[in-house]
Amino acid sequence: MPELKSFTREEVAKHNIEGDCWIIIDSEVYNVSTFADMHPGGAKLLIEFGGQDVTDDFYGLHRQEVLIKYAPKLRIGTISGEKTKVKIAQPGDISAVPYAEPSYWMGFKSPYFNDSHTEFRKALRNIYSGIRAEALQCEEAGKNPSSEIYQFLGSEGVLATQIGPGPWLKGLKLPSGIKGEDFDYFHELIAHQETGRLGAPGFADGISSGYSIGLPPVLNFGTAAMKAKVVPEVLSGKKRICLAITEPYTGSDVASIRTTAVRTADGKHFIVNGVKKWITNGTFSDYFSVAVRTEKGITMLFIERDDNIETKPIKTSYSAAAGTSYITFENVKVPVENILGKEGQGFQVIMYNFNHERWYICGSITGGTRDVIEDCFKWANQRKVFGKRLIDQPVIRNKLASMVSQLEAVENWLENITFQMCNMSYAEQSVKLAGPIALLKYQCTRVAHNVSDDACQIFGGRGITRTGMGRSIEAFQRTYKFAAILGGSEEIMADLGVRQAMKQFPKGARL
Ligand code: HEM
Repeated sequence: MPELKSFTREEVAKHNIEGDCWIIIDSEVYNVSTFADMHPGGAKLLIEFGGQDVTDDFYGLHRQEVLIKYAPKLRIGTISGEKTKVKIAQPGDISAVPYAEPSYWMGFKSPYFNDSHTEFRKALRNIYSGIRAEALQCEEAGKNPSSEIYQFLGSEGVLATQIGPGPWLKGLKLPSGIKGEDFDYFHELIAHQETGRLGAPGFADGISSGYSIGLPPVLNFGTAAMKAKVVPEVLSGKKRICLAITEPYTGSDVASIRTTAVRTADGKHFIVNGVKKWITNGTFSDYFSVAVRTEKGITMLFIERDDNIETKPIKTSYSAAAGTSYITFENVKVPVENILGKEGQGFQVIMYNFNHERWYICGSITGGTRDVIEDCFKWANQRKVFGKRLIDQPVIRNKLASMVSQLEAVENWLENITFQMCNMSYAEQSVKLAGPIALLKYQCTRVAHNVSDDACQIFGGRGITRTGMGRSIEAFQRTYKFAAILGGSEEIMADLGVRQAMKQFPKGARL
């Protein structure tokens, strides 16, 4: 890194030609003489601005991460007697931008959160900051998260934070050092929100969406031997597991699956044949929790990868980093001890985790939505058009008002539901929460839809460009629909919510 010196503005102004070009950004001096030829925005532009203070122009065209990346190579000094005004975000920072955080982190009182949640959020955000560059690269290149990243997240305890509180957390190292027994659903909510804020949706699914739904059937219905082997392997990041239910013929209609499992003559194995589609993390999973049809009906099986299982990538609208796959099982031999729960009762196993899955989707999509809103506030504040900032235009303020009020409404409902989960037995949750969680998921993804649309209008062309200022907005638009379909489509969620409510309709009630 060049040694930092102190310069006057007059001195900097002299370096304004090709081959000797300095600029000032936020009272710091950058020597862009050799960088100019590599500048993606063009060399001429930089030279034209040589010797000048380009702070506003720079922030009107670049994300702060550009400066963070290039400063170590290009920054040569500071302007004497001046102090920087722009805050450079540090890993783990809680943002002070309006509505960039849930209200507790914006200074509101909360009956739900305490310091342990704040420490946990900061620690997790810090860990994610460290892998963001690689996450964005994987997202763009469609590369699966590496086993090094997986094992790093396992060793930091991040993987263990997305499958709910439970005895499996005891003794594990978790982010911020929180003890497994103190970990509650509010910590888990934070984990899903922070993963949703990574800004790399395909990669985020690559590191979370397989095991967080694939492991619970093993946790809750596997044999003791299976759990003792598989759970530590998966939570440490050494092995990967996914949930394989959906088929080309059937999406939300689980009862129609066609994959078969036929017992061998000696009764010791099943032979599995069939195909599964849209299986997140399937391309790189070692283990599969699979819904099959046996002579007794729908059954869940734990299956280890072998040569008779083929997993092909599906090109989705987000990134191949999620490992979304088309899976073919051809005469796969599976020991009967690998039944999860009871034969013929696979539907109960599938249903057991559905509320949790839908709730966690609400967490990750509200995290992503909030990230979009933060970018919109920052952009509206720094972008100047027609001689004023975007935020000075009433039409832009109106869009922000609409976005914020919709997100805050679902966030508050989400916190309320999370509180119920912390305080209800599993049986009580099943009766009381299935409907509200379904309606909440429906509303969270409707809000994401509206926010995505408004954000794109605020960012204009940048909102449909994969790199640069609007990259998160562009990525969100391509990917929020995943949340609106996975775990039960919006239509099914809305319908389920009302049907569940009608189960409790008092017989004597009349208008
Ligand atoms: C330290 C100084 C600078 C560095 C390291 C830098 C770096 C970059 C990088 C990496 C990009 C492409 C990334 C992206 O898409 O956001 C870019 C784009 C661009 N830069 Fe710079 N830049 C600097 C200064 C400037 C200045 C002073 C101007 C002119 C006022 C400028 C104008 C542009 C333009 C017009 C683009 C294209 C933006 C777009 O596609 O919307 N840059 N710059």
